[in-house]
Amino acid sequence: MKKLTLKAPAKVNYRLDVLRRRPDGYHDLRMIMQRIDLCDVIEICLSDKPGIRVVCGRNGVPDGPGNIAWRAADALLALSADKPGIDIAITKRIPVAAGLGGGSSDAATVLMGVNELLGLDLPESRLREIGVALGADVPFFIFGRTALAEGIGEELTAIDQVPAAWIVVVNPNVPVSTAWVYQNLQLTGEAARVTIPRFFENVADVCAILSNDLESVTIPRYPVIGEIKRELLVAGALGSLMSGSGPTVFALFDDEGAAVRTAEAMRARGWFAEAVRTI
Ligand SMILES: C[C@@](CO)(OP(=O)(O)O)[C@H](O)COP(=O)(O)OP(=O)(O)OC[C@H]1O[C@@H](n2ccc(N)nc2=O)[C@H](O)[C@@H]1O
Ligand SMILES: Nc1ncnc2c1ncn2[C@@H]1O[C@H](COP(=O)(O)OP(=O)(O)O)[C@@H](O)[C@H]1O
Repeated sequence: MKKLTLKAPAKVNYRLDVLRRRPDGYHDLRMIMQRIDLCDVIEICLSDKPGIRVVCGRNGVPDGPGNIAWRAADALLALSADKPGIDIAITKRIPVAAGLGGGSSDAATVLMGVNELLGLDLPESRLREIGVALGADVPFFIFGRTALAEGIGEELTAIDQVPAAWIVVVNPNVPVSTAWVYQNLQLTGEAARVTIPRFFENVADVCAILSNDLESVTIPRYPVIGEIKRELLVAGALGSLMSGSGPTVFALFDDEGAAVRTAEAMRARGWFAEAVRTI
């Protein structure tokens, strides 16, 4: 039967401004989102045995219908005249509940892969609509370019001029729930008053806009995040910031050697750390 093996990359938020709370409980945002080469691997197979099966085998990530990848496959199967079985195996490399968008990326990858395997031929715009019902960050991973993301994250504009960089991600492995972070955010209204550039010539230009409103909730609860940010700057990073709702911190380097050495030093402290390229 037909089979695909796909990579599902993580993201970091170079910028995350929370503009306002919406009546539906979500928040209007303005984000700059960048994919990085830290990827889960997703195998999707069609099968004669009806039903959807998702196997991940990673602590903290459900197998079966609780997995966002299962829900993505189910949403597309509902639109298909043929109803083959779908087997999905996920090898997790992206830390979980980390602010790196791993679940959203898995779901986006399954939407794109199942669309192809079932020959549905749904356009990107339709996949993004289906994606946002699964999670606010899913459309970004279908979009597949560095983006300005507005609305709840689903209104996407490509950012074409952005430098390649080395990114060190460090995850202190403390549990952070995205919903909890948004619930505890005190809105200042400040974000709506500033404008941010959309062209970035070099890594220094990116570092000049690094800012994340959600740090004000997550860092006081987990001071280790602030400690990691400081350590990365001492190690020679050009900038460092918490990604998404946290707790992962990322730092930008324009030099491979410095990035790789810094990731090694961070692992020696007992944290998950990788040096990767932007995509
Ligand atoms: C913070 C960000 C930044 O990229 O990423 P992560 O830290 O999750 O990676 C996103 O806004 C997270 O997106 P995602 O994780 O897809 O969100 P969802 O599953 O749709 O929502 C989880 C919960 O976050 C809150 N939420 C999410 C997005 C948004 N614009 N406003 C919100 O208030 C809602 O309470 C929702 O119940
Ligand atoms: N395929 C998946 N990968 C990761 N987490 C998943 C997946 N499916 C469901 N989840 C659940 O979603 C929650 C958020 O996970 P994740 O997407 O890694 O967080 P974040 O958006 O902070 O990067 C976790 O608590 C996890 O149990």
